[in-house]
Amino acid sequence: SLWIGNQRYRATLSGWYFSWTELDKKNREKKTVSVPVAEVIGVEDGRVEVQPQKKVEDTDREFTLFYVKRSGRGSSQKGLWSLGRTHFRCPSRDLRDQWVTQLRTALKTHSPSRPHKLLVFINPFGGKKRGKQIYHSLVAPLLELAGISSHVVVTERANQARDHILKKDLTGFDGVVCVGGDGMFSELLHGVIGRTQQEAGLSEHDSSGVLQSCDLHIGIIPAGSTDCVCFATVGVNDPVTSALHIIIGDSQPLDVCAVHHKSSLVRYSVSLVGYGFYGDVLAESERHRWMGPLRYDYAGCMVYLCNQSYQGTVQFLRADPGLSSPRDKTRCLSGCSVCSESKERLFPLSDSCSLYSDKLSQYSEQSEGEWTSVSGRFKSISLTCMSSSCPKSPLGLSPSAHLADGTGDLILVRDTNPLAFLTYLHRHTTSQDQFDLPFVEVHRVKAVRFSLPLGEEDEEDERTEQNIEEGVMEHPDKPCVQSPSRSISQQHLAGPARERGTPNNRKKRDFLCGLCCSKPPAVSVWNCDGELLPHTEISCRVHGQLVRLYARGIEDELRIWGLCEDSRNCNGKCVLHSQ
Ligand SMILES: CCCCCCCCCCCCC/C=C/[C@@H](O)[C@H](COP(=O)(O)O)NC(=O)CCCCC
Ligand SMILES: Nc1ncnc2c1ncn2[C@@H]1O[C@H](COP(=O)(O)OP(=O)(O)O)[C@@H](O)[C@H]1O
Ligand SMILES: [Ca+2]
Repeated sequence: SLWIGNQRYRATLSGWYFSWTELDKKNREKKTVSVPVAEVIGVEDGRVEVQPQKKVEDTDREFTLFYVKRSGRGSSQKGLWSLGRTHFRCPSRDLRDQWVTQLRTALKTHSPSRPHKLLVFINPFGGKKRGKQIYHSLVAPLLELAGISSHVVVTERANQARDHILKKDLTGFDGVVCVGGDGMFSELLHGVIGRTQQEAGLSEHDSSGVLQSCDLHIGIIPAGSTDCVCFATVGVNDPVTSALHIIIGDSQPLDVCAVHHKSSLVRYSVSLVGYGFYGDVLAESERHRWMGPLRYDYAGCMVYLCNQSYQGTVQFLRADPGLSSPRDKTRCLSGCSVCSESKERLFPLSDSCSLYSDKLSQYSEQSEGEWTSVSGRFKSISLTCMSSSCPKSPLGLSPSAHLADGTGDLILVRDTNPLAFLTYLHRHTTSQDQFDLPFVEVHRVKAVRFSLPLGEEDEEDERTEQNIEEGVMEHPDKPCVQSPSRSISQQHLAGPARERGTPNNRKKRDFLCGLCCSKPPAVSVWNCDGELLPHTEISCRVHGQLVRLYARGIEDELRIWGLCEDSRNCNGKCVLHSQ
C-alpha cells in the first residue's frame, strides 16, 4: 500500500510498468494509473518540487516520482509532454527505501539507451533569441533531475557547433543537442556525419559511395524560426517535450539527402531542397533577418507577388512503388511499419556496410534509362526526406513521406496562374490534398538531378556572384559544406548599415526588381534546409537512416489511448486517420 494524500493505493512494479490503483474503503479497486518504467524521469527521497524552483522536504516515509505526462486525450495541445509528479507516502522508512531502490534499479534495466552526458550548443540569436532562457529555465532542471550531466557551449559564431563536433574530443558524450532552429540542427548534422565519415575513413564527396551511419544521437530543443525537423520528428515544437524525449533516450532514425555539385559534396539536407518559390523566399528573407521568424511571411508574400517561374530539367530515380507512395494517405507515425521494414532492406545484415555497398554499386551502375526526365517551367521544385511538417504547415510539404524509409518525395509544381499557385500553397495549411491539382506532381525517389536549359549556365554564375556580393553567400570555390553561408551576426551587423541607401542597399532593391520587373531572372537559387546553395546544377541522393535523433516520430493519439491499434490499416476509418 502507498498513500497519495489521504487516499490509499495498491502499487505494483512489475516488468515494464509502475502502476498504482485507487482503493475505496472496502478495498475495491477504482482508477489505475500506469507509467512505463522507460518513461520515468527520476525518483527522489522526500517531497520534491522542481518547478518553478527545486524544493526538497526530506520527510522519511515519502518519495517523489517524476515521469512523462501526456496532454489529455483530444486536447488542443496534442502531442505535448510535460513533467508528471506524484508524492507517495509509505508505511515506513524502510519500505520507502525499498521502493526507491527498486524503481531506480528498474529504470537502469529497462532504459539502457538513456544518455548520461550531453554536449549542448545554444544559438543565442536563433528564432526569437530566447535560446539561453529556454535552456536554463526549462531544460537544464529536467536534465539535472534525470541525473544527466551536460557541457554547454553558447555559440559566438556560425559553424562553431559544427567545427566543435568535427574537431574536438567527444569521448564520454552520448549525444549532441542544439538549442535553436533548423540551421542550428544542420550544423550538428554536418558535424556528426562528417566526423563519422572521417573516423570510418570514407569520403563524403563520392556521390555514389557508401556513408557510415552515425551512432552519436542528435537532440533538438526547438528555439528557431521554422523548427521543421523538430516538429516533423516529435509532432510539436515544445522545449519541454523535446527535453523529455532526450532524457528517456528515444531514438528515431532519419533519412538524409546528400547534395552534390559535379564531384563534390555541397551540403546535407533532411527537410527541404527547394528551387523556385522556396529558394526565392529564403534569398529574400535573409535580407530581413531582423524581423525574426516573421521574415518568412514577409518574404513569402513578396515572392508570391513577383509570380516567377523557372525553366529546367529534373531527372529522378524512382523508389520501389510497391513499398509506399506519397499519395497513399498514410502518415509516418511512431513505430511506422514502412520505416521498420526499410531498416531490414537498407541494412540486411548487422555487417551492413558490405551488403550496403553491393546495393550502392547497383545504384551507381543504374542505367541512364532508369532515370525519368521532366523538363519545363516550374513555380517550385522541392525534395524532402520527411513530411516537413511545421507550425506553418501542420501536415507538411509531403504529408505521407516517411522519416526513415530511405526515400525522398520530389514535388514538381509547374508554371501556373497566381491564383492556382496560391491554392497549392494554401492547401499546406489545411488538410486538403495539395497534390490533387493538375499542375502538381509528386514522386517517391532515391535520387534527383537538376540541370538548366542549354545556354543558361552564364546566368547561374551571374546570380551566384550577385548573392555573394550581397553577403548572402560565400564563394562557390569554397566547398559549401566547409562554410555554410548563413550567419546571424553577419547578417545582423550588416543589416542596419545597408538600410541607409548604401550601394548594398541599392543592390537589395535590384534583387526584388529583378524578380518582379522588366527582365526577371532566368535562374532561381536552391534552398537547402535554410541555406542558399552556391550552385544551380546539383544532384541529390537519399541515404537511408544515416543519423539518429532523440525522438520517436509522431505519436498516434488513438494508439496511445488504445483506440486504434493499426494506423496503417485502419484505412482512414478512425477519427485520427480520417482527418
Ligand atoms: C498562403 C499560405 C502559404 C503558406 C505556405 C506554407 C508552406 C510551408 C512549407 C514549409 C516547409 C519548411 C521546410 C523547412 C525549411 C527550413 O529548413 C528552413 C530553415 O529554417 P530556420 O533555420 O528555422 O530558419 N526554413 C525555410 O526555408 C522557410 C520556408 C518558409 C516558406 C514559406
Ligand atoms: N552565435 C552565432 N552567431 C551568428 N550565427 C550563428 C550563431 N550560432 C549559430 N549561428 C547560425 O545561425 C543560423 C540560424 O540559426 P537557427 O538556430 O537555425 O535560427 P533560425 O531558425 O532563426 O534561422 C544557423 O545556420 C547557424 O549556423
Ligand atoms: Ca524518407
